Amino acid sequence: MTTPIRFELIKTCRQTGARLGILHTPHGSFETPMFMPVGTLATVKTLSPEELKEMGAGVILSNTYHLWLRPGHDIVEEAGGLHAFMNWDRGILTDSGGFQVFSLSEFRRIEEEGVYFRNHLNGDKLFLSPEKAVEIQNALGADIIMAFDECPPYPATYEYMKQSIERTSRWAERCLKAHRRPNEQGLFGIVQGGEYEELRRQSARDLVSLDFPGYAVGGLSVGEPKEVMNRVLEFTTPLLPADKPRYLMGVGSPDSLIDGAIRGIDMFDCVLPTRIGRNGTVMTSEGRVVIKNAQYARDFSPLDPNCDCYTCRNYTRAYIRHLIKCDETFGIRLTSYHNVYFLIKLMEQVRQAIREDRLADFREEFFECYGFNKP
Ligand SMILES: CC1(C)O[C@@H]2[C@@H](CO[C@@]3(CNc4nc5cc6c(=O)[nH]c(N)nc6cc5[nH]4)OC(C)(C)O[C@@H]23)O1
Repeated sequence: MTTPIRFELIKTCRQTGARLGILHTPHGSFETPMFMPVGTLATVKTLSPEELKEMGAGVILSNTYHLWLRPGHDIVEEAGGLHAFMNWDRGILTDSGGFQVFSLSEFRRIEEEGVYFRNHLNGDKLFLSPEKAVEIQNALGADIIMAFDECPPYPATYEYMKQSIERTSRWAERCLKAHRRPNEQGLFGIVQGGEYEELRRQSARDLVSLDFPGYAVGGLSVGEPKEVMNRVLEFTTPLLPADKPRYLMGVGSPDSLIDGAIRGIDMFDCVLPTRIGRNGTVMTSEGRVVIKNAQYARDFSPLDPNCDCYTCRNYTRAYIRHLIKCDETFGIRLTSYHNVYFLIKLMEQVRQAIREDRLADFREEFFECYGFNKP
């Protein structure tokens, strides 16, 4: 079988152990560590594919659960798959829907065969199984698809977590068997186990024995403290094959991206930049700016003086504050554009720091500017 996803390890940072790599996909090759903008409903909210390309986005996310409900994976398949449907010719990754069932839906019941729950839009009864989740992702046609897993709530007892990861491992095997397009779409396994080292080891062992083309670390960015996330990464990433991509799901903020890269993560995704952008909060090299604050009413400087993005080259804080206050759509386009650009450029700086074996120094400088170190 020719795997459609290949990870090329370029070098390891001598200061931190972070990896510089290239993720090869059927829709292009992209440097890692990388940030992947999230386009849940087949659009990265308010941004066009051309804008995403000009800022350097390589792989974007879409979501199985949401697209299954609207417009339906059959319509996307009829359109020729997600790349044709949304006019995006670079990489696409779809999450399997498992997490959305747990994070969005009421009244869910988990059984060996799958999960019974209700459609969060109209209350209809629904059922998702490993086989159904892979069938939907095969129809959507993303380059990378995710195994159907259970992401238990945080915190969860050791006993619950042990039952859960053993079922998630059985589900992962069922996903591999159900996968109809292994030569075109790389199926990634998702390691679970919460904050329990023994369970993370067991989950990783099970999944690595199934030889996936890539692995995600799931069950994080679900409300746990950052120290817990960092500790879990410290004992989980070394369990994963060094020649395969490692994807930390749902992360994240600038500090978490840097700390995740230092702990051996290659791929990140998060709704953060577009989600906070829509309420007028922007990430800048000097920390977060809440643009609606009155202090910016007569501030004719760019959102971020150190940013060269379209928003920062052409518009002022005063103007963007005005648009956001007036609910003008152009306002959230400008903030979303800047925030996605900011994280994509942050990862470029991280990759450059790895090339120069100085990612720990870069972390120090960035945290100082951004204000993470300040009490
Ligand atoms: C950080 C931020 C802003 O991201 C928001 C909100 C709450 O956290 C997020 C992001 N965290 C997140 N952890 C995940 C874990 C898994 C997982 O274990 N399995 C599978 N299949 N998919 C996952 C997707 C994940 N997303 O999750 C939702 C609820 C999607 O909104 C996101 O806070």
